[in-house]
Amino acid sequence: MDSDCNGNPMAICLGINGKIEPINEVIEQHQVSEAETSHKQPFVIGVAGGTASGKTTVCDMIIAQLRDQRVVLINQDSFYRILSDEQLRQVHDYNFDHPHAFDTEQLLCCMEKLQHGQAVDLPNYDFKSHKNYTLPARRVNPADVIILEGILVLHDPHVRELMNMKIFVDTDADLRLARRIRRDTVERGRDVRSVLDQYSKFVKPAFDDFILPSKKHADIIIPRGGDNHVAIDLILQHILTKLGQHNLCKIYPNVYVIHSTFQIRGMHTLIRDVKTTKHDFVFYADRLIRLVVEHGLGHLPFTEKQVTTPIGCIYTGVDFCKKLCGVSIIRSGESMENALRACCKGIKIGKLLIHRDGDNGWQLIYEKLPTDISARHVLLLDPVLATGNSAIKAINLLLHKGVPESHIIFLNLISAPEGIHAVCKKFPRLKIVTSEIDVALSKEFQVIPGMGGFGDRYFGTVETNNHNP
Ligand SMILES: Nc1nc2c(ncn2[C@@H]2O[C@H](COP(=O)(O)OP(=O)(O)OP(=O)(O)O)[C@@H](O)[C@H]2O)c(=O)[nH]1
Ligand SMILES: O=P(O)(O)OC[C@H]1O[C@H](OP(=O)(O)OP(=O)(O)O)[C@H](O)[C@@H]1O
Repeated sequence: MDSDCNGNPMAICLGINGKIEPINEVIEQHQVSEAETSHKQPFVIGVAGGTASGKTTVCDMIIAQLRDQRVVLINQDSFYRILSDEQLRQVHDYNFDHPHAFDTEQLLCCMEKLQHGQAVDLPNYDFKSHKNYTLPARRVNPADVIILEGILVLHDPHVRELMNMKIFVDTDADLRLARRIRRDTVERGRDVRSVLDQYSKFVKPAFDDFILPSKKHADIIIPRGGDNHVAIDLILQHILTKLGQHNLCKIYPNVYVIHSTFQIRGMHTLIRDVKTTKHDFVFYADRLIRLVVEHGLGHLPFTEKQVTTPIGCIYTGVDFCKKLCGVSIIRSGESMENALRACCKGIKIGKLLIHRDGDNGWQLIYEKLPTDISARHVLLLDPVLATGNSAIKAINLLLHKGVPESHIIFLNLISAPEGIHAVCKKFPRLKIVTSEIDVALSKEFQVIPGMGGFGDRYFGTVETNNHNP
């Protein structure tokens, strides 16, 4: 029987994958997203490259500069398979560079545990004895950043799927061989001849067959490894941005949460407070909507434009995207129309009425859209994304009308993780701009903590303010 990463027997160990699920299985999405969002997901970086390319140096530099974050380094070497006595006797004929030399299932299992907030004990591989059980195991605790380093970490698709950032360290082959000879003779107790034999028999062929082809999966290729300070600085900036983001923005790069400030938190505090009067609710909801609309407009394409200033100087700027329109989902979405009109003078705004039809899903009751909508970028307006069912219905209609998915920007005030999963899995190319992502959906599909029935509070259709939708 297989064993898990702590040596305990186990039946099966699978990696996480981004399988697309049917959109109407609301309850199942619910479970998936709760698991994915209740625990803070670590940012996983894969660092691959040929032998002695400088992977360790790159990792050390990243770790040194992420000192305020909890970072762990996992070496693929820890997952070398245990050699049988026969293999040990014939160790010069053993191919340590082939993907089969690694126990990838065990690696996946350890990664999955770390991603779920559990500590793991990793074998410490001894390059001199070719064994991974002579040295004491290394306890690795869950962290904000996991760096997975090794010659073949970009080879296996299941391992790649775990990664938020894939790096390939690309160093000249001559330099790598020179380093390898020095390292293996000095640190790993080998003679030059055996190093060269191993290199020509296994290391180079495996590089050509498995490592180099995995380079195409990298997001970033670093020439010259650790000497490339500019590349490492850029990588660090990206990691720090991602660490500051909501988990779902790491999973779905097309989800944007407007930058939170105390002003924005203050406005949210007011619109979420059951005691807030209708007048104040409208005032602060309008302020937030305006911010979301401005942010959303920032995702439209632009063209460069030069103008002459009153003192005769040239200013090089940009021209706004011309072909756009709004589409509001009646009725709450209509609350966002004024903000859009205030930002885009004379913009056309279409409308959709979508209604829950018993347990059978959502039904389109009414639509009025610009006739040339397929040629426009569409700002879809609805302040609340709960299950995502009404948004999906609306987006499907827009696609049916010929609007390209990448031309749709869905603007809302609050999103439930369940709605984000549902919309993003089905439409990975549209953008969602929101001001806050809430914790979850209740069994009754209310956003938690939410702000109650937005439409009722905004349009004043309930007597009291302690109503839930
Ligand atoms: N001879 C021998 N080679 C081994 C053994 N175990 C691993 N290797 C070699 O170790 C190499 C993997 O280590 P590298 O990627 O070179 O090491 P690294 O320190 O992470 O490399 P950089 O940080 O990029 O310099 C593979 O090319 C294997 O050929 C062993 O037991 N015997
Ligand atoms: O993501 P979903 O689960 O589809 O839920 C979101 C929908 O619910 C709210 O509308 P509501 O039904 O309260 O109607 P209203 O806008 O008329 O108040 C909201 O404005 C969305 O349209």
